[in-house]
Amino acid sequence: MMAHKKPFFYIFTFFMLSICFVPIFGDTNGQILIRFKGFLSNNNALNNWVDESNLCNWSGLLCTNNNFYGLRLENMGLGGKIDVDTLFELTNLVSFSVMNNSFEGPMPEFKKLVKLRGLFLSNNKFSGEILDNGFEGMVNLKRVFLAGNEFNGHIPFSLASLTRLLDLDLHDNSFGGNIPEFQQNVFRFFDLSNNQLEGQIPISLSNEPLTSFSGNKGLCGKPLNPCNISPTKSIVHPNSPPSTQGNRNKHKRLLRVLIVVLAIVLLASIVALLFIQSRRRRRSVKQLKPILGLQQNSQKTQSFKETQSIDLAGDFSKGENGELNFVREDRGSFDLQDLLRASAEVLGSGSFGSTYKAMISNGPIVVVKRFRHMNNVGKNEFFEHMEKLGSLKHPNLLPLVAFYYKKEEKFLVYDYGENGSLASHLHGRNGIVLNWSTRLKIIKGVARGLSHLYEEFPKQNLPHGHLKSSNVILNNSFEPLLTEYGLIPMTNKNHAQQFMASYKSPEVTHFDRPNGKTDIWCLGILILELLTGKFPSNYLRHGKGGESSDLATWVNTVVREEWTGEVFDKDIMGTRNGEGEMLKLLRIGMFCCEWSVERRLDWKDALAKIEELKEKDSEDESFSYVSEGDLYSKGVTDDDFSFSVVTDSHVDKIGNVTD
Ligand SMILES: Nc1ncnc2c1ncn2[C@@H]1O[C@H](COP(=O)(O)OP(=O)(O)OP(=O)(O)O)[C@@H](O)[C@H]1O
Repeated sequence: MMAHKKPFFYIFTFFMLSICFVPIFGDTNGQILIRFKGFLSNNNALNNWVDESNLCNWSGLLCTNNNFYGLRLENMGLGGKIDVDTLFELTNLVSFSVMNNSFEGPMPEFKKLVKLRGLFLSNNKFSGEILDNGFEGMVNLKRVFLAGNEFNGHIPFSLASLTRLLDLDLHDNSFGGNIPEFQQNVFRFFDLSNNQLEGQIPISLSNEPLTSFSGNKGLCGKPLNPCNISPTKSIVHPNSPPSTQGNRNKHKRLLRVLIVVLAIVLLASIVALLFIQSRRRRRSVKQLKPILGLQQNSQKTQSFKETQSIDLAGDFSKGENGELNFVREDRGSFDLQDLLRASAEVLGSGSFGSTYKAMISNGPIVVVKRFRHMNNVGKNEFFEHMEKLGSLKHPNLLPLVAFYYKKEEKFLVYDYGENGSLASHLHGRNGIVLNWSTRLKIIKGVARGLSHLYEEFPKQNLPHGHLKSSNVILNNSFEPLLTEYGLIPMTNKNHAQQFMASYKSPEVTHFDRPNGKTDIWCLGILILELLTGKFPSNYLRHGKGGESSDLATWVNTVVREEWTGEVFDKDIMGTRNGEGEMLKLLRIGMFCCEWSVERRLDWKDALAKIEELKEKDSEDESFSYVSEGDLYSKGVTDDDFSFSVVTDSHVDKIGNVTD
């Protein structure tokens, strides 16, 4: 009788012992981490990995509510071995980052860590091919950052097969071959630039920005140039199964169709070219009309040169065509004729019309901006308003120099800013990287300029009305100068509703109720744009409506998740000792983008908070990239400055959740 009860007794005893003495059978997180550290070289930055009772204070550990969930071992000079088997024992590990260190060799076998949601290996010296199954089974992965390494071979299929992938950064590697079809094709961040990829970009990725693919000599197809289909060059992925006879026939048929299409396109292009040329010959006389809308004098006019240079000369000054009115006393060095004779080039074309840079001989360089959609105001009102704008003097407002009035359209003459617009630096890849200190200087200047407008137009709801990065001009020392301010009262409402930045705020988009804090919404979007480097999609001119909440929503989503550090533009991400201040600015930006107008900062508070920012964190403020919890608790000492992100109810109301 006793004998057959024995096995039950042993199993029971074993079970009880296992419960009571867990540490005998499994190490604690602290012990596992210390073992993990033992594999790392140059690990002095982890010297405080000692007292286990204080685990969440260890360098590089990410915790929420005192529970460990991730490692952020960035910028620590680490090398050696990343022992994945040890990491595997950390059952709560969902985020792993060793960005900006000195790890080398092949990518470790992270696929064992199936719970990982974020894997960040950028800016090390990892090299070699990643096996096709390198990410197999990692069904939770949302963010993969492998940029700035020496990976080669093709992009692994298991990576392309991840269904939850949101951010993928592979730029600055040597990945080759074709881009595989990605399962997930709506990315929040996607960058394959500067690799050796070739062939056609899959159609599912054609909406990604052009810059995501630049620096890959062999790539073609939307958004890059169309592919030249050559019969000898396959655009099929090299790892696709070998073609069957049926496939080959299909390709032949496709090729034939393509050749016919190409021939038609070629023929159409030749006809179009001939047509354009014949029009150009006629247009050489008309060119001035689109610029200044005046009667042309065929003898004096010239056509666009290839460089888009243009001669402004014409009979502009004829009485019936109006005259140039100077609004600043300190600008008497040129007259209308000088301006008309100046050689000019097109800077761009905005929602109102084109903008030209005019180089007056023996005079200044000025910018002439054409304004249509201002024909609902009377002449006197327009003149008075221009006088007022011309009288504004502030180091962060681009001076209005003169204006030209015609009923149908107006031209405003501004000073020229040597460094173009903030937008061109943030999104144009012109080679100049704006570091944190420059960005801070810019946002401080923007806030000061905007505040001056609030002071000068105390009764107006929208003293700027069109604050966005292309209307922040940078002078030779990158001091920002606001332009296109104070134009709302002159602008036809319908046009303003469609195109002007302030009309993209939630209160105007949904309730048509601009208020004294609406320009602050635009300031908030500008701050988020400056910090994230992301282009707010409402800037695109795709017709009526369109909110500017996309960027604010995205930032909120990222903050709501654990990886606040990812929010920052990669060009300022490596900033040392400034992260705390960057985070403070992020908070200010989010606070300016409060949907609830009551909770949104007003201009005085926004200015005061921005003025307090410093380039470097103060010494007593230790900081590492933070979780949402940290965002609430760190970096800001003023308790009154309580912070709230866009709430779910706000988001639901608009139905605009991005994640
Ligand atoms: N004063 C200036 N100095 C130097 N560059 C300028 C100046 N004003 C405008 N630009 C450049 O000209 C480009 C075109 O300006 P424009 O105002 O026509 O377009 P926009 O700002 O994109 O649109 P919008 O008409 O909605 O303001 C800008 O992106 C900017 O780079």
